[in-house]
Amino acid sequence: MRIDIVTIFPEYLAPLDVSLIGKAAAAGILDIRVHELRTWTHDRHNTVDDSPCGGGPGMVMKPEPWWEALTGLVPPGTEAGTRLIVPTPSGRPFTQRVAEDLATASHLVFAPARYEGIDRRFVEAAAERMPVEELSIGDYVLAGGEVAVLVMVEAVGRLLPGVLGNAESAKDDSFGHASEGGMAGLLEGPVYTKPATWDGREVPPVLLSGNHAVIARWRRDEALRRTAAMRPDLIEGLDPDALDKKDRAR
Ligand SMILES: CC(C)N1CCN(Cc2ccc(Cn3ccc4ccc(-c5n[nH]c(N)c5C#N)cc43)cc2)CC1
Repeated sequence: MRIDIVTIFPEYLAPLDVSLIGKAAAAGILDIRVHELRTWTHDRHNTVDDSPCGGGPGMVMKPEPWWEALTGLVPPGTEAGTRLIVPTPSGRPFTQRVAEDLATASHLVFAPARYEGIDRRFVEAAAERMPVEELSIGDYVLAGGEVAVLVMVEAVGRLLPGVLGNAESAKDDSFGHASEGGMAGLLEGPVYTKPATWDGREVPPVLLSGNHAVIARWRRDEALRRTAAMRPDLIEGLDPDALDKKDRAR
């Protein structure tokens, strides 16, 4: 998957060079390219913003540099397989299901804005050339879209074949599709490691029993318990078929 990110703060995307996503890029699974928006300005001050039409606080990002950037990165006639992602507080919620959908694309272009956002005409013009997703990562206000791009690239990238090792498969992700017997659709329960006793607190003996069936049942019970406590909305949304007979008996 090729990922292009256009921003006035390229350094904000440095975390994509490390860890999981950095390794995927080094392995060639991801081709991540970060671009400075001002590359596509032509005035002495490399202007990317102007005052809002109709008045109001702040500044609005001009459509021209964004349009030139998009056209330069996705020349007319080469849009097949490309989707434009615009992070915005007024966007559709970015969820695991959206991440799974975006993971099917061959090319994602991210347009993280600053100020009050981008002139609406950019999104309208882009939507005539390729699918445009206006997405929000949550109900809180950020100062720009770069943090959202970091979130989305990690959530999408980890779903691509070869990015997660077999041991860390995404198949049982929380928020993923609930599947019979799997943990998908539920929150993770508690996790433990050595020592068996720490601070006078013991690891639940079942986890030291070696009985994998009993351990799996215990983990599912704990996941259900935590989900019911922290996110009852997810329980309501579970596909009834994803709950096995013992779950229903709880
Ligand atoms: C009346 C007047 C004082 N109000 C002023 C605040 N306006 C809303 C407003 C608020 C902040 C920003 C800053 N910003 C610029 C680009 C950008 C991209 C994403 C996000 C963003 N925030 N939260 C998320 N979950 C996001 C995502 N994804 C924020 C961004 C832009 C716009 C509403 C009008």
